[in-house]
Amino acid sequence: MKNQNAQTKDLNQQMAGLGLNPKHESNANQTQTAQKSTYIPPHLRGQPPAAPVTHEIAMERTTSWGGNTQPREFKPKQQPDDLENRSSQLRPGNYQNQRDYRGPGYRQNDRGYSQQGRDNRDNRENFSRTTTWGGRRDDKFTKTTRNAMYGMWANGKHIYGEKNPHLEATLFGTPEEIESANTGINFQKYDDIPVEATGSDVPEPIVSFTEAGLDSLLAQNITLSGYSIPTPVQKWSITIGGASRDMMACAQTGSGKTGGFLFPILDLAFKQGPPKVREDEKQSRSSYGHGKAMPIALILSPTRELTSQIYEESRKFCYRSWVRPCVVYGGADIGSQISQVHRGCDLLVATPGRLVDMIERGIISLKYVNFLVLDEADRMLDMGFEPQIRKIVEGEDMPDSTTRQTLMFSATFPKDIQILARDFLKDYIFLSVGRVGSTSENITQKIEYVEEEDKHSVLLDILKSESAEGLTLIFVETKRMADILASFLYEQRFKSTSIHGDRTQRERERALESFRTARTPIMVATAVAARGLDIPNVTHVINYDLPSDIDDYVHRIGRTGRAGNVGIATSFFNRANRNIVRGLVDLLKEANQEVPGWLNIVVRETQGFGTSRGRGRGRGGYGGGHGSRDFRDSRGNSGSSNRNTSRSQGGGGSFNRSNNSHGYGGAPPIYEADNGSSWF
Ligand SMILES: Nc1ncnc2c1ncn2[C@@H]1O[C@H](COP(=O)(O)OP(=O)(O)OP(=O)(O)O)[C@@H](O)[C@H]1O
Repeated sequence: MKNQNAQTKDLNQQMAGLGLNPKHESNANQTQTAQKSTYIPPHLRGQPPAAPVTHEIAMERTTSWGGNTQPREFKPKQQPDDLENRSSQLRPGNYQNQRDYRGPGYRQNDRGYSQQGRDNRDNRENFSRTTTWGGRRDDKFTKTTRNAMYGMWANGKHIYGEKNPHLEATLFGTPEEIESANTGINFQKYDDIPVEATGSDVPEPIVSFTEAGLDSLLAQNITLSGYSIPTPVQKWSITIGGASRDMMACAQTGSGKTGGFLFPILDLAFKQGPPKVREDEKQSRSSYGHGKAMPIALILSPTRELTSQIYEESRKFCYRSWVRPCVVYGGADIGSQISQVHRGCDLLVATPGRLVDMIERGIISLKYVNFLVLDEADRMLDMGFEPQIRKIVEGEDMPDSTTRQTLMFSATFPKDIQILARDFLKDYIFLSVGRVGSTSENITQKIEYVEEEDKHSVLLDILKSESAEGLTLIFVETKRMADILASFLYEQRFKSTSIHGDRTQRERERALESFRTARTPIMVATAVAARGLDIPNVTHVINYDLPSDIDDYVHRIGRTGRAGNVGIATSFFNRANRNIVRGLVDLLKEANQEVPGWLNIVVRETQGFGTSRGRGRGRGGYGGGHGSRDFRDSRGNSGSSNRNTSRSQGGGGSFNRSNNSHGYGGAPPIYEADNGSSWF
């Protein structure tokens, strides 16, 4: 997020080259050609281009996933000597197939590292001027060897890649951009957040990054990202994860959970290197081709956009290391994803569907997965994803839970999901930062009573009163409604876009990008944008339609007020939403928000209707307050020892809350309900 502007600029330049911006679109001919041939999926943007088809790469392509795209005559004639020399323990990053062919000019530098990559550089540059991968070329990158940029693990040591200022600026942004992105973040506020870790032998949290004893390259990359203080979830997860313990971590939206799982995994990976058995297997098979990719870490997340975002974050922290991050998700060209996987895949970020596809095609093996992360774990284990997760985790070749380390993260962990999650964990620590499923006090929550037929006009009132600064994200329940509302706003001359599951992946990416860059400062979205997306400067979330599950509400409003910043969430409430009213009022109270008087009346009148958390998820043992959130405690499980840390209930927050400041909505009209008793 910190290098948002740099990324945006970079992306805009690429987009301009692709004919995706309006200026370019004015030239119809160019646009047509460019759009047809040069689409670059987001996870490949800002990356160095794939190595041009040198002899070595041609070799890879004739022996991999059955998609033989290169004529055999490109295959280099191998010297018998070369095959023998493959047993070399030198491992330049993951670019192993270049190394395997040692043609004329091969020599080693004083670290025992092949110089051939450097020798081939000139050839590559020449080649890249005539050839592209998907039509893209970046001269700055072609001037840097890929091998030099990436680190490697050699002779039991982590050898860092060379610094690359251009890549650094792309990944992290300029120092000014990083500083401005951090302005306004008040991490001291986090000290008041109640934290609780339950389970056996819970390690102490760290206090600072420096004290954590992190691998020095990881520490450097964290500094480059502009992170100076760990967030509470990071303070705990670094030691819990670092002690190789399984963890179920529940922390408020926007509180740094991505770093919470990346830091301990990368710290261990950077210090320990790749598993020797995997390296031996890679070497032994390299004589007949590179076969399946064998990541050591797998991060699963529910949406394409979130998956892409986690991958971008992992690129920062893996910079110059031996760990090659990689991403696969649906809707994007599978061919280029397969090529990326074959270029190196140590840490894989994936959506479940595309991963299953890749496994079935024989592209990826999970047999060396030491670290498994389920981000948005409650979503991943609910009815929609559970079968795929079980297939990936239990039905393939992944090590079982006693052998691997499993980390689960979310802002919400309903009891039924916690129970299900036990199947994937061993002796885990339950970490809760803030109240389970609670919302951040940085978000001012307003609930307005608005009948269906009034929603359009109330929305217009709000948008007209909005300041020019900041982005507004509007949630609706259906894809159709997203289109209708976006068209309506467009007709009303509001620059808006929409994102939902019926749009193509390319349309989704374009919508997200034009929202991020404020070309369209309003975006209408379905639940597809509800979880995990980290878009800076979203100052207002509007629930045009409230969700039927209170946990979804928590994630949606969490798109604002992130990383210590403040934001506003306005929700339109009417009788269609009465099933979540109790959960909603609980949440408002927990986050020290004002509860409109009329909402309390609705709660009383809906006693016995639905459940407090909505959609059949009772709070069960949670209702008793902070101490009963790990479901094992609510069962009275004596096997776990509790550690309560800061238990402050937090102050009132510094943000000035005023209800109904827009002058719309307000208390519901009193009218007879169906049962004749009152308005609900
Ligand atoms: N230690 C830190 N210092 C400064 N900024 C941080 C730190 N950790 C994370 N951030 C920033 O905070 C923002 C939110 O982080 P992240 O997306 O990981 O939150 P999250 O808890 O996963 O949110 P969600 O529940 O919505 O998925 C990001 O922009 C990230 O760069």
